[in-house]
Amino acid sequence: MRLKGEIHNPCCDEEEEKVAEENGRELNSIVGVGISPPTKLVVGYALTSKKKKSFLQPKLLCLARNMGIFFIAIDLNRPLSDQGPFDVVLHKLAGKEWSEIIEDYRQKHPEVTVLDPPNAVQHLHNRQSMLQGVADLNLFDCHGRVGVPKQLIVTKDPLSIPNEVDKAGLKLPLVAKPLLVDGSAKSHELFLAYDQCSLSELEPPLVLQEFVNHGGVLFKVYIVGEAIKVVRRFSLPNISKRELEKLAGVFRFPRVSCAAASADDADLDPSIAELPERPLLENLARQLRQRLGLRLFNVDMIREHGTKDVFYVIDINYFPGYGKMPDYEHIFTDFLLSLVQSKHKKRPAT
Ligand SMILES: Nc1ncnc2c1ncn2[C@@H]1O[C@H](COP(=O)(O)OP(=O)(O)OP(=O)(O)O)[C@@H](O)[C@H]1O
Ligand SMILES: O=P(O)(O)O[C@H]1[C@H](OP(=O)(O)O)[C@@H](OP(=O)(O)O)[C@@H](O)[C@@H](O)[C@@H]1OP(=O)(O)O
Ligand SMILES: [Mg+2]
Ligand SMILES: [Mg+2]
Repeated sequence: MRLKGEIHNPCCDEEEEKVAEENGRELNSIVGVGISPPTKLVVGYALTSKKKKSFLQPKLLCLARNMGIFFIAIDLNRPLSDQGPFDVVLHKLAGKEWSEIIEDYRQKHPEVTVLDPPNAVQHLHNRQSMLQGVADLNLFDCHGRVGVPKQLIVTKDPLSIPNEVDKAGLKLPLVAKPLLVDGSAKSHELFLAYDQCSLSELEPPLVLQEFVNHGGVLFKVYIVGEAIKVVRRFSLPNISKRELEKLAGVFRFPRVSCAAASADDADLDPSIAELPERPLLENLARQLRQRLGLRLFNVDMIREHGTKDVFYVIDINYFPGYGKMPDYEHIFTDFLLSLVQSKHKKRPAT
């Protein structure tokens, strides 16, 4: 699936922006000289500069280009419909204005695959709707149980939190997470609360979630269309009863599991490190894909310490840090190509 003769192997150590721009120029010149369109795939992207840097790495751009996939930056200062034509639009930008633009484009251009539909993405911007329904998934396949930690949503009056927590029967310690996830650093500012009184120091709107001991290892399950990749990351250590009795207050904690350092090669207790069984992950991914209407996301899963197969989903992220996923460039290019193939299959034969 190569662009006939016109594209030579790019220099892979080029700055990714330059490669992307060059891709654009080269594509225009091919179209310009009227060569019959080979199998090519044009992917318009609207990403933050942070995401561009982590995702559009030269190794992805090189591989993609060799396969006839071109990444073209969407110009946010020009109407989207005047740009392209695109086969696929890849986006992750914050704000209502962008959501409206992309939804309008999606409706006017049903021939373009928009990854992913903004209303589906929106669902993950609230930590309550994000996990809604996860506990109801049909995972009765005896490879494990998947639930959500017991949680409470607090939208106002911090002084009432201790009482609300008591009424809801939530057990300490609790993880306090901002209810809304908008990509800002603030929405990733998490706290551990060790005693009930201190809970009134927190700032709603919040989700208060029971802390589940999981041996300090978390499973990040990356989903790219039909593909699934699971990695281990370091996470918060267990909190013992004794520790809980000794400690009081609310403490902010760092984004430990987001660090690029993988726990895959660490010397870990096998009962903690053992990955969830493949059929369980496949079942979970398939059902979440359908339920959420998303193709690009990851799921943070923990195993309850001392159990073999009791898992909790604690977080779901749209278009996560794929740059940290091993082999992401092959997985992603295969996924993009599969989109064209399935489109061709759907077209009636002429
Ligand atoms: N209920 C819980 N029990 C135990 N640890 C938890 C729980 N919830 C969160 N954590 C720990 O806190 C980390 C951050 O929580 P979470 O993933 O919900 O936040 P986030 O800001 O959405 O993170 P991300 O950077 O993955 O988007 C987790 O990776 C895990 O280490
Ligand atoms: O920064 P990274 O590339 O690592 O990606 C992180 C991503 O940030 P970005 O989309 O701004 O890049 C985060 O998105 P927002 O919630 O902040 O929107 C969230 O999805 C994290 O879970 C990702 O880390 P991962 O969990 O995959 O390790
Ligand atoms: Mg997370
Ligand atoms: Mg998250």
